[in-house]
Amino acid sequence: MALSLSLEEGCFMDQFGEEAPLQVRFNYYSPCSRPNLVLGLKPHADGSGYTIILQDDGVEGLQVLKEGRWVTVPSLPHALLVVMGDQMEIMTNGEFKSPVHRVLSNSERERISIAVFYTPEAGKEIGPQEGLINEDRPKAYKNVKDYADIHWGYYQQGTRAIHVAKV
Ligand SMILES: O=C(O)CCC(=O)C(=O)O
Ligand SMILES: [Fe+2]
Repeated sequence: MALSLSLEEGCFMDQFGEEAPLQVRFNYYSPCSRPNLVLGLKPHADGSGYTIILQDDGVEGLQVLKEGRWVTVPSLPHALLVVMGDQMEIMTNGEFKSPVHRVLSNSERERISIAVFYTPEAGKEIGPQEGLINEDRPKAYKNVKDYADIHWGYYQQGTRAIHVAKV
């Protein structure tokens, strides 16, 4: 990711820190008789650095909000999906976006997914990489620490936390 932005390899890893935790969530979505009324997972953006998702083979449901429209993410066998979280949006000064996503429910089939959240070390300050700040793209995000905790507070209320980090 760093190389794709012409940055020094490992610069994001340095921001995550050597003790950066990986947390796993197993999601189970039972079949739902009224899928048009009930979501599997409400719209949210992840508060992680980034998230790696293994989707159920053959049962779609994950959707990403793109230009105001919900787009279904195909479930490909053996594929891992990498979703940017708010903290990569901050570290890349907005070059990478943390997408709002949700999960639909399914009237016939259960669905399982495994999400691995990679988050900067507790207490470690992160911020936009120097190499991504210039006159054309001034610093758009403040340096923050323990952003994931701030994120959860807003998540409970069904809103995003990213505005807290915006300059
Ligand atoms: O079930 C999925 O495919 C996505 C899960 C998700 O977005 C999450 O756990 O934050
Ligand atoms: Fe998510």
